[in-house]
Amino acid sequence: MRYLTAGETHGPQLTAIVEGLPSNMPLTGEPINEQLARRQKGHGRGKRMQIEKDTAQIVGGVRHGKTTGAPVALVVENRDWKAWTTVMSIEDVEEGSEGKRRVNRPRPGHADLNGGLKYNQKDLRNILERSSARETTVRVAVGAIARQFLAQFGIKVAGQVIRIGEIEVNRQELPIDELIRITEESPVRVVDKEAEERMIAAIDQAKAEGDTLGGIVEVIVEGVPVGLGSHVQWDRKLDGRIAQAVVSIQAFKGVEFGIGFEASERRGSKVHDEILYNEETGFRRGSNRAGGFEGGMTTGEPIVVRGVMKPISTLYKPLGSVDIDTKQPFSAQVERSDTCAVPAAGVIMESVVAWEVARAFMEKFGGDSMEEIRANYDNFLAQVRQY
Ligand SMILES: Cc1cc2nc3c(=O)[nH]c(=O)nc-3n(C[C@H](O)[C@H](O)[C@H](O)COP(=O)(O)O)c2cc1C
Ligand SMILES: C=C(O[C@@H]1CC(C(=O)O)=C[C@@H](OP(=O)(O)O)[C@H]1O)C(=O)O
Repeated sequence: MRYLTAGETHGPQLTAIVEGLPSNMPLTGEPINEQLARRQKGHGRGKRMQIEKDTAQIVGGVRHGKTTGAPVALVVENRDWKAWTTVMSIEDVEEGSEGKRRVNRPRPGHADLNGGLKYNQKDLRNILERSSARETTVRVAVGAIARQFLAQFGIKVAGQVIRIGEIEVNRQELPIDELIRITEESPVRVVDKEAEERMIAAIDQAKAEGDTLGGIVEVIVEGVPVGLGSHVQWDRKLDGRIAQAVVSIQAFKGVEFGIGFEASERRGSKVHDEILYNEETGFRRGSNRAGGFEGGMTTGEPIVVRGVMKPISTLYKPLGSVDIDTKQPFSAQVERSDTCAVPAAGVIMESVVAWEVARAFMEKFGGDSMEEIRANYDNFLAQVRQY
């Protein structure tokens, strides 16, 4: 399975084409729109999220609520496009022209300067239009399809914010449905109410000071069978693929599985998960410090993966930068922006992880219809039980 996205943040729409989905999979717009709505929430976002009301239109690959096996095409419109029609339609702009028409002042931390140099663009809008995290609307829509696929096999994906700026949550072990319910009610997607209050205050304070905040998000996938991914080739290791998908999210700079970086401080005896067996459950682990992976393959324990998001780079009190026309330093060009998008990024991370797990699932049990996949899956589970 694969997908591509296209579209600009201030253009008419974002588009995704998803190739390789099996036929006879139930697929409707409603669960996709639920995920899109989740992505729009979260304390700390800017004015843009009040303008948009993201909904996906399925424009190919589905009939009567089920996939046909043809590519699924999705479209999400940008409501804000109306306000940008003129700006986006300007083709030739003179070097040195100021204002909204042209962006000539690159923001440290964004893609502006690298992209301008690489693609030889003197209007940095031609870079920021595509580097913008607006693109993640359709990635979340694609992830929602992956979730619908995984749900057919009892696999659930959830996420929570672990840190915003200096504030970390007090961790609690919760059943996945409980985790989903509580985090949905929280404006910063945490379970810990005390941390929630302090996070909201920290975001408000950063905003008042013209600054921004990043954080850490954790995603959990429950119900995965043993043996997704493979040890035999570097690009088949599923933990590696998930890491790539997570770091591909705008502003994500790090990833860890299970106890992650903490493993460097511990002895092996306090890192590895003991192997247990009983007739009823088969092979199990005594703990899940590995976060669900050994040798690039799932162990059958939940996948636990965390991603680090840096603070938003557009600052109302900007850092030093250089005008690409005059080559002179400048001190201010303020674009509308978010202060903190970690809660929204959590939904994006859930989506890209769901996609990678669904893709690996299809590689292992793949067939052209859901019936064929189900038979392959059941067959493998029987084989594992008899092992
Ligand atoms: C949900 C979300 C919202 C974002 N909002 C903004 C924003 O309002 N302003 C901004 O400068 N960057 C924002 N970013 C981050 C930039 O898109 C990102 O830093 C930029 O594309 C450069 O890529 P890099 O940080 O991965 O190197 C956002 C990222 C995410 C995931
Ligand atoms: C539009 C979204 O996020 C945008 C991501 C973004 C960036 O630079 O990444 C910059 C902002 O865009 P604008 O300049 O239009 O306000 C965010 O609002 C979205 O998440 O749907």
